[in-house]
Amino acid sequence: MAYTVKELFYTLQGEGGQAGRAAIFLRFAGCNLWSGREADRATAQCRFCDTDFVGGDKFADADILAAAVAALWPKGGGGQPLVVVTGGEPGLQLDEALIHALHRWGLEIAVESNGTIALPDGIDWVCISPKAGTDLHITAGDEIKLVWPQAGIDPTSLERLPFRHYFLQPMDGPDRAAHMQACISFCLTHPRWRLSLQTHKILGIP
Ligand SMILES: C[S@@+](CC[C@H](N)C(=O)[O-])C[C@H]1O[C@@H](n2cnc3c(N)ncnc32)[C@H](O)[C@@H]1O
Ligand SMILES: Nc1nc2[nH]cc(C(=O)O)c2c(=O)[nH]1
Ligand code: SF4
Ligand SMILES: [Mg+2]
Repeated sequence: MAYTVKELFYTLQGEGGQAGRAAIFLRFAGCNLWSGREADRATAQCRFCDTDFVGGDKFADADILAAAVAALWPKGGGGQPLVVVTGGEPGLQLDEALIHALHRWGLEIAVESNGTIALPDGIDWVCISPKAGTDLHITAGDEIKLVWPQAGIDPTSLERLPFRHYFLQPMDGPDRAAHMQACISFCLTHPRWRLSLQTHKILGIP
């Protein structure tokens, strides 16, 4: 199948349990919770998105896309090559053919998803970031990364789900400073939760 990709880039994973690790980012176009148009933001199911996922380029099949991803890993640098598949919502396009093609290049595969759409088998690191008012279909994985505060979600209600790590990530936007303080207070009073900062924004890297 063909894939629509907003961007491919090599940087450090900025968020969550793998923050600081070099990774290739594969950002798919499109999301099921927002059109990506500012005119629709106020009525979207997810209204705080910090990402442009509209448009992009077509890749005709999984082998062509996987080769383009793998080409971004530095030659001879060592380490385990990692691709972070994100978007937009990667669950709309990521399929087993692409998982297999990326694995054939020796890539470890991490995914950032809103958890509302089934994901294919074979992903090495599943990060789910629940959105208020949506149905969570993926209820297990490696990390929950809840953007917070989010009206309508109580983090403790997610603790029953079998994830290896529980992160709160301050919601970026005009109230970022207050959101940061709320997350700090929450983590101090609920030590199962850890703070995830968007370190790439602090560092000024993609
Ligand atoms: C752009 S989303 C793409 C992946 C997927 N659609 C999702 O929502 O998980 C990547 C990550 O950024 C987080 N994110 C989006 N907007 C944010 C904001 N304003 N502040 C903090 N994190 C945000 C999402 O919750 C998700 O964990
Ligand atoms: N450096 C960096 N780390 C990230 N982790 C998750 C991101 C995303 O947009 O999904 C992201 C991103 O956009 N940049
Ligand atoms: S679900 Fe993810 S990509 Fe879609 S609008 Fe929300 S944060 Fe953005
Ligand atoms: Mg981002």
